[in-house]
Amino acid sequence: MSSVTATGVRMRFGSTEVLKGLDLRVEDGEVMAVLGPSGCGKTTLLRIVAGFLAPTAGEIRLGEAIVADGTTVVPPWRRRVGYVPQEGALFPHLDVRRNILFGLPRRERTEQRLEEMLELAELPRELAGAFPRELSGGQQQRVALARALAPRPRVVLLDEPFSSLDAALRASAGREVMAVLRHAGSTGLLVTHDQAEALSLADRVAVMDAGTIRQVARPQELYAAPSDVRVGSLVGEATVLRGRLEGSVLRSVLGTTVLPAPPTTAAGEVSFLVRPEQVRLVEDTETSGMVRDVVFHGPFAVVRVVMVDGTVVTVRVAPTAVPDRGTTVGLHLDGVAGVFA
Ligand SMILES: Nc1ncnc2c1ncn2[C@@H]1O[C@H](COP(=O)(O)OP(=O)(O)OP(=O)(O)O)[C@@H](O)[C@H]1O
Repeated sequence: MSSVTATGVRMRFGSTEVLKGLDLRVEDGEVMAVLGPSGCGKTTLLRIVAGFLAPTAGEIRLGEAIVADGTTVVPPWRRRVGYVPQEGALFPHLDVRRNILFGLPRRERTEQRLEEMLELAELPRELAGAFPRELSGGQQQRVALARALAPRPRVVLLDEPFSSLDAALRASAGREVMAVLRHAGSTGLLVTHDQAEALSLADRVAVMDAGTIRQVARPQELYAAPSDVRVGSLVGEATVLRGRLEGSVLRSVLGTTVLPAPPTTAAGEVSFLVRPEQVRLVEDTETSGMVRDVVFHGPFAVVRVVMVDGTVVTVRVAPTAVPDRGTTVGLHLDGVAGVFA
């Protein structure tokens, strides 16, 4: 296994610079998710790490070995990197056995290796002769992962591997695939634009936007304390508000809130970020607004409230306490996810 280090990586397609001096380090044995909006350059980064593209500038290391810089480009087959692509991952005309053993030298295409991989991916032995069209979406993804892991890669790259699965299957396939990666002790780099997937599956999440990495942190830390407003909005739902901060007292359209400690990052006129679960609907308060819409999710509902100044605040409420549209509700702020200058 091996770490992955990208340093100052730039990639230009014609006149467009897609990666703009990107730095990222994935530790040995760690699963890192790269989370970012569509078109921010995630797939380009994976293809550079895999060796399908040579960066315009910068350096890629796998462990200590430089595999790409201004002069060196080690070809993909010499990098020992497994790749699980977005869609059409399996060869449709090959059965599971031949899909899994595909990347191995002929002498290593043994029944023993096949069985090891089926066991690792928790696939029943009977599926060895099945064709991809006969498998569920989740099973197909596990076969794709088994195929990527069979040649004992140093690093496994996963490009939105669950995006073609339906929502219920996506969550379970994600958990299963991560369990296989961890069991194999593989270093994993998972690219996704789905924040729930990134937060729930990875050891750490790198938030990417417009060709650079904006923050790398553990999921809880990233959600609770994003480094700026943009990161906070890319990771989970958030309302951005303006307020006035004096010491630890924050005044805004949501009233006066005393923060647990005075933020060191900002004072005076500030922007701050509020998660839907940090706002409570209360009966008696001077900070009221009108319910604009309600989306019921089963275990909770999301209510959007328009304040007097036109600000729209998103609030998460219990399924038993859902207000009607058009009613006036009071809001109480319990905490913030970040205060910024
Ligand atoms: N081979 C190429 N030639 C020209 N432009 C390219 C090429 N590959 C990617 N691009 C452009 O680079 C940008 C980033 O693409 P990339 O696929 O890396 O983004 P992404 O973050 O993976 O997006 P998505 O989540 O939609 O897959 C896009 O604007 C894309 O059109």
